[in-house]
Amino acid sequence: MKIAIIGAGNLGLAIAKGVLHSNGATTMYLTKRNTTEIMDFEKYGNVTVTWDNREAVKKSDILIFAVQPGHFSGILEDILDLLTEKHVIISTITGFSISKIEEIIGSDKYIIRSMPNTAISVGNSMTCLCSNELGEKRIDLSKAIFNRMGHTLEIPEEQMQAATVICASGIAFWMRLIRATTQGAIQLGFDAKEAQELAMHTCNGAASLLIESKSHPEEEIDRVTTPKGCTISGLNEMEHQGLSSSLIRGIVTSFEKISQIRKG
Ligand SMILES: NC(=O)C1=CN([C@@H]2O[C@H](COP(=O)(O)OP(=O)(O)OC[C@H]3O[C@@H](n4cnc5c(N)ncnc54)[C@H](O)[C@@H]3O)[C@@H](O)[C@H]2O)C=CC1
Ligand SMILES: O=C(O)[C@@H]1CCC=N1
Repeated sequence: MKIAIIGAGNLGLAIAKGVLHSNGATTMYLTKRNTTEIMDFEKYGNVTVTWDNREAVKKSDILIFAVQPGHFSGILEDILDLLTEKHVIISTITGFSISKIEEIIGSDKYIIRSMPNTAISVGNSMTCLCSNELGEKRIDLSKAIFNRMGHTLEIPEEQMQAATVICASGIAFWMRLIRATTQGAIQLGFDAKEAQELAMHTCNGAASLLIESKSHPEEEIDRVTTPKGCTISGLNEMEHQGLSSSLIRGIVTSFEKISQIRKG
């Protein structure tokens, strides 16, 4: 697999780490306008770091774009004449529709939209995928690439905006919940390091319970909330303070913000 990551910023580098972590590429190009900070990646023998997107495109088959939405059109226009039937174009760009990509490079290309998250760097991303009509022929290949770095779900393109909030922004939302739990644990007497250890492993355990037992969160909550006990007292107070409501409102606000980004 010859992979190019065009735009080696926060997400692009997370994908690069995931690819390295999973031995997922025979060669990998990482591009960025100023490459100084990421030259270290060349210590992995099969990685080339360059500012030259055209070179990366020529030498690769799988092109993963991870640039800011405002830069994407210009970059596609710049590499358009180099695209051949060997290329699979994978966009992670928020709010940038397949039809907009097709307007620039044509519908006769394999186009995939993917929405991973930064946990891809440790092989644990939730990645949603969809494709253009021709790209359906490469969706299994694309799923295989991302399955090596976590879990995938193919969805209709209309759901991509929602998937961006839940899966990609979701990392930040869960981090804040873990951080708040850590602050609570410190207040209760743990030192900061132990507090975070307790918070993150408990979070991991909660997610694992659902993933492995396939149960509903409320079923698991029922198993924890002893009648008249401390858990239900805390949980009810959190809900009086608007925990679920504030999460849902935050999610909807993020979703609406993407609509503004799409309008440019
Ligand atoms: N950060 C995240 O967790 C996620 C980001 N995304 C999407 O991924 C894209 C990138 O987001 P971030 O990584 O956060 O942004 P970023 O700003 O950290 O990375 C973008 C990178 O593109 C590089 N770049 C700019 N012009 C370029 C060019 N002409 N050629 C090559 N590289 C160029 C920049 O130097 C920068 O390193 C955005 O469209 C975002 O919506 C999607 C899911 C998650
Ligand atoms: O905040 C953003 O706009 C991007 C998309 C999802 C995660 N980061």
